Amino acid sequence: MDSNDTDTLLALVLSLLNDQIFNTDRILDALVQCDGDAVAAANMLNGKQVPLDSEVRKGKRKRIELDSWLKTARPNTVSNGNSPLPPPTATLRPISKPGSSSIRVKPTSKSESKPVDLSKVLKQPPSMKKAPIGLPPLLLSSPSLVAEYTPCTLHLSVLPPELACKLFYIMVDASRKWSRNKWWLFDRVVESPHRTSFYARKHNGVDGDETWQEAAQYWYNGRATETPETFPPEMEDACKVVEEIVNEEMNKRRRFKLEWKNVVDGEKSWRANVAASNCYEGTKESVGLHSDQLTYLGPYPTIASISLGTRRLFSLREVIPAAEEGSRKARTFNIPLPHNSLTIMHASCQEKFKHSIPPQSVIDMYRPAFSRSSETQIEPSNCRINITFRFYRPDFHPASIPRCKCGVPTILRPDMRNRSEEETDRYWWTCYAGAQNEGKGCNFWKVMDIDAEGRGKFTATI
Ligand SMILES: O=C(O)CCC(=O)C(=O)O
Ligand SMILES: [Fe+2]
Repeated sequence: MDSNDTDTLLALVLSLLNDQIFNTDRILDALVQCDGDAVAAANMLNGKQVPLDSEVRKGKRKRIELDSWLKTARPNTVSNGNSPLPPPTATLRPISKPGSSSIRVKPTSKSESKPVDLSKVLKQPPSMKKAPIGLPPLLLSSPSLVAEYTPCTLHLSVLPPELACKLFYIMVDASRKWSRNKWWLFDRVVESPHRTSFYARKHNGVDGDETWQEAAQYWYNGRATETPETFPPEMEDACKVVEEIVNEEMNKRRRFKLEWKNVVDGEKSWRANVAASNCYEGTKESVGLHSDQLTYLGPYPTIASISLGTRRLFSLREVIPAAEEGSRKARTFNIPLPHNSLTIMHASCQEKFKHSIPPQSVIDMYRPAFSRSSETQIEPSNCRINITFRFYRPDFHPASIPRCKCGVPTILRPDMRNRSEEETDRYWWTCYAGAQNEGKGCNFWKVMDIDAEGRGKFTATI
């Protein structure tokens, strides 16, 4: 989970805006384009660095510097689509000094002797792209729609019904002791609008208590914690079912270069070794738009998320690469997650999409199919429990995580906006000390070099 809670970020951007009024979608767009950086998003909206699409929408198309265009214009120039200048619309060549509005250029064709007015030629250059049209949110109400539009799959009624119900009760009871994540954002402490907890799966023969302790600490945004609890037996049972489904799905999918390779008897084999659990009570509890930190997961993780209790919407929104911003807009996909469903965020989801559980104006009460015991009545609940099963990679072991100048483990993030075709090219390690240290961190920033750091190419079995 990410500390950049969207509601907080929205409030922060609003506080930094000049007098203009923007709707929430526009601010979210700016935040997504600035990868969650509130100051950069506010600057962008305040006009310090306005992207082409919003300029066009506001009718403030960037003025073309005639002078510079004329200097660079060459006969038969072909546009690559990235140039801020329009390509010549005909084989034009300037014959007089630019600078006045009545510049004339002479066509190269000898048959046409009458000069044409350059401003007319420039009026609608064909390469000047129209603003991409924003599409309304799409409700993906079936597993096939989810698979078609997103890098996720949805699986319904996955656990034996009694196990799903029992696990719901156990986690709701446990959640009374869970905490709300707290962290520093600039100069203030913010708190996530839901409760969360971190579990380690014991006896996997790989890691000791201290390892899990550090990993758990960073689930809580760097706050020191006790060694996390181990999976309760019902969570262990659920995990086994989830692993089977995940492996079946993974065997149908392509692999990514930087993905962790775990092959058992020639088959891809995914295992969970930790789980994070969240409880959302009522309509308002939520988690803002984020992508999961990759610090211990490494690139291209597969994350399997069980939903229990009240149905909530899971929202996904792509981060459009900078190079494609002029041609397409991000769309929000909303997936209703009923009780006892499994959502798998497959490899590339954290690199391409952000996800959230938005607040809702209404929710249905969940009516458990079984009572807690023979003496108790069935009681409807307004809680949703989520358990995300994750695999913390041995080649991203806590001891191997770079420390920043504050001496604190850094966090790993993908360069979402500059990814190319299928694979994200770059990940970076950044200081995260500020989340707990009154907002004060260092400016440590380092591109991950997977080979130099001795990671990857890892084939292991657990
Ligand atoms: O509750 C959910 O389904 C999502 C939780 C989540 O995004 C997270 O824990 O990182
Ligand atoms: Fe998440």
